Amino acid sequence: MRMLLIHSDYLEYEVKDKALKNPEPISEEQRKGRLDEVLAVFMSVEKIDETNPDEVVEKAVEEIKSVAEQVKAERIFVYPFAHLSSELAKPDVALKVLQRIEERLREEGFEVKRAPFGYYKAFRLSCKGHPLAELSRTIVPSGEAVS
Ligand SMILES: Nc1ncnc2c1ncn2[C@@H]1O[C@H](CO)[C@@H](NC(=O)[C@@H](N)CO)[C@H]1O
Repeated sequence: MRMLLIHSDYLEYEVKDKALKNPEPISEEQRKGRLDEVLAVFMSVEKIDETNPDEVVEKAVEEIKSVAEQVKAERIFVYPFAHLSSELAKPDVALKVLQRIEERLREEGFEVKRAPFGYYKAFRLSCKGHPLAELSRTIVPSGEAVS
């Protein structure tokens, strides 16, 4: 899994078109979303993650939690983003991993939103620009080499 973490004044998105034949079903309310004072986490779930999705979920939650604590962010935006890797996991696996990460972060006490999966989306982001505001992380299941 590849993550790009941006500590932001806000992140807002608007769903445009379908990017998959069968995108995640969403309500009218989910077509737009915004969080202020947020750690935005753009995530590409990778093929290698399919060998142990549960472990990748836990490692991702730990990494996100660690960064959120360092930048003192209480809100997290989980943003499916298929552009951080050329070795993407299948959509059904990727969606389950991202849904589980969202659930686990809520269990950890964060306010969490997740952008809809399988769509083209317009988005606006205001990066805070401090030294820890732009970070990337690569997570792989144990025993796998990072490519
Ligand atoms: N392995 C994967 N990891 C993360 N997201 C993934 C994925 N496979 C599919 N998606 C989702 O489907 C849209 C089309 O690839 C993706 N859409 C996007 O990435 C938007 N930024 C528009 O390009 C995403 O919602």
